[in-house]
Amino acid sequence: MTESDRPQPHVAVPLNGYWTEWSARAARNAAPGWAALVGEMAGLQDTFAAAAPPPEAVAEARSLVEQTRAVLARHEVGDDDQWFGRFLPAPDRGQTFSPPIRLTGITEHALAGKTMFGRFHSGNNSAAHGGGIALLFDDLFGRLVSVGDIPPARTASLSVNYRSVTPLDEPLAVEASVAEVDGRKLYLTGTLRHGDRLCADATALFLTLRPEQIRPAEAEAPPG
Ligand SMILES: CCCCCCCC(=O)SCCNC(=O)CCNC(=O)[C@H](O)C(C)(C)COP(=O)(O)OP(=O)(O)OC[C@H]1O[C@@H](n2cnc3c(N)ncnc32)[C@H](O)[C@@H]1OP(=O)(O)O
Repeated sequence: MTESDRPQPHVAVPLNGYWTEWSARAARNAAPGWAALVGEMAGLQDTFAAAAPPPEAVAEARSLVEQTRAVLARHEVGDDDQWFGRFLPAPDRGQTFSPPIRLTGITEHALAGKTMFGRFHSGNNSAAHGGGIALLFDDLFGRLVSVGDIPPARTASLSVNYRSVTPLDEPLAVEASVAEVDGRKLYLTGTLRHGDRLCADATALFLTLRPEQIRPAEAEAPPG
């Protein structure tokens, strides 16, 4: 999957207060070019998974990756100050763990979007890995409970039904909705489709967190 194949920017995301703060903190502090670096890293994962290079190319690539790690390791920070994964308004959330999701519609209780698995998430036989699909659903549900007035919530359980093979490098449609709210319990459902074909569906229980379970974003690290 090339960079131009990746899902492009999506609808505005009306984040809840918790993610508004964490996303604003990351956006305030992130160096110019960070978003492009995330895209390069995601592209690297797919390119790496798809490559069968000769020895000299292996040696060259390894050396370049070692150099990149050394550059980034000089700037390691604690979890509060990391930027990775904190850009909730962006399709990739500023992370390379799960595939970008370009949201096409969103309300407080439902969202729809487009996504695509590249070679990095390959299981075998040109199909997406089942664990990658579970990851996609967890991320999708995580985004759903991050909008509107829903308090911060965590996955308590997640169940995935694999209905048919999920292809790689093909546009896929996702939908998720809140089926029921029972106190702190949010019962969620979601689907993953390739065209008219249902690839997988999932249900999840998310629990909104008690105040003592929430870590706010306001504690800024001292400058310098
Ligand atoms: C876009 C943003 C980024 C993407 C994020 C994606 C979301 C994630 O991946 S979150 C990370 C993965 N999840 C976790 O790490 C969660 C780990 N577990 C926990 O933190 C806790 O167990 C937690 C918060 C879920 C629940 O603990 P706690 O708040 O103490 O709840 P607890 O009092 O035990 O249970 C509350 C109710 O839920 C029920 N419950 C709890 N867990 C489950 C479960 N797995 N299945 C069914 N019911 C459950 C309890 O039975 C209880 O029911 P009732 O009130 O009727 O007696």
